[in-house]
Amino acid sequence: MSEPIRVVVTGAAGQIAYSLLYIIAKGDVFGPNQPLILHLLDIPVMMDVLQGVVMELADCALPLLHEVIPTADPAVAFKDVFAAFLVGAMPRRQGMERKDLLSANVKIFKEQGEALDNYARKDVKVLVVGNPANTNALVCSKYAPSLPPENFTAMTRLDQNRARAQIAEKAGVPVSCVSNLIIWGNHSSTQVPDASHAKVMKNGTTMSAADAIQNDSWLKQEFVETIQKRGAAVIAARKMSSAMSAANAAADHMRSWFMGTSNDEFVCMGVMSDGSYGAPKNVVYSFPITIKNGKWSIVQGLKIDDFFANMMNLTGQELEEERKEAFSVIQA
Ligand SMILES: NC(=O)c1ccc[n+]([C@@H]2O[C@H](COP(=O)([O-])OP(=O)(O)OC[C@H]3O[C@@H](n4cnc5c(N)ncnc54)[C@H](O)[C@@H]3O)[C@@H](O)[C@H]2O)c1
Ligand SMILES: O=C(O)C[C@H](O)C(=O)O
Repeated sequence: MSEPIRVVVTGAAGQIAYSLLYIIAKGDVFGPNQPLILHLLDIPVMMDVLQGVVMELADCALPLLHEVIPTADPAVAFKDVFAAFLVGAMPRRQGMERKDLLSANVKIFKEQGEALDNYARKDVKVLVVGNPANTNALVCSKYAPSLPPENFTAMTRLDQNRARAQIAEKAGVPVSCVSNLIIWGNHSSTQVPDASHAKVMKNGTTMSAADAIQNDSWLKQEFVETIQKRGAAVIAARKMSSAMSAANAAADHMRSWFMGTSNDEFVCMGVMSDGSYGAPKNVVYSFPITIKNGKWSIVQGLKIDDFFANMMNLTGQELEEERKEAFSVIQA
């Protein structure tokens, strides 16, 4: 068995972390042969609650979990970490857009970027979950100048999983028969859920989602809106934002990054844009991604029709606006 790796989860006393910590600690992200030391960061007022989480992790008696370090000190939390799940941030309430959280949350990601820069391993893999996730990831990267920008990613895997589930239901197949859904752009209501390149295995044959579903207007309207508004629908029903599915998606994202993607599979992640597909540069934009040996690449050469190209421009513009607002909040 290999040496333990250090993994930090921020917002460790919160609702996403409550599901995520168990998934990580039992080996479902870094594999069944990888021991772990979990660093749990939350704010000072949450330390008593965090002790309860520490007790529960101990009571799970998980063989891979070698040590748990609860702390409110970023210097301790980020020391020598191999992977960072940045979950800790305020969630939105009903009626808010995720970008309404910018002023409350963006400074957290500035401070944590600085802490990662000072204390983490230089190859640390950072996943930002806290909203607005894309712009928080951008800020975090900018405040960690000694770390390569490709170490910073934002979570759109929840949107991709949602899209996959909706396509599977409409096509009447199990979710395992659906792959390669794309989420372009921002994890916001301007995101672009695109099933044009999805593959569906139906009646023993692999076909496009369009052939499997045979309803183009559903694919361009109801499907798109359902995914764009799914987070808000969960909040309206639960009176709290998604947690179990968010934790599952965070685990999926980091597992794909650590283990790689299979041959013709791609996954979606918010990554530093290089301008592919006409996206603005210097924003964290969600693209289809393949991963090999821990390095991600944007899938190139996919054909985009005008309908999706227009939407992709709009979500890119929103990210540029968020970037401007984020840095003015930090500098204020
Ligand atoms: N990207 C996505 O797909 C996605 C999905 C679901 C939720 N989210 C976002 O994830 C975030 C967390 O959601 P939640 O439901 O777990 O919220 P929560 O309120 O249950 O937990 C957040 C935790 O973060 C802690 N925290 C606040 N500031 C911190 C700091 N500076 N350092 C460390 N911890 C800090 C809080 O004390 C709290 O324990 C929210 O911003 C939410 O909108 C994103
Ligand atoms: O919608 C939210 O605010 C939470 C999260 O981003 C989600 O998509 O469920």
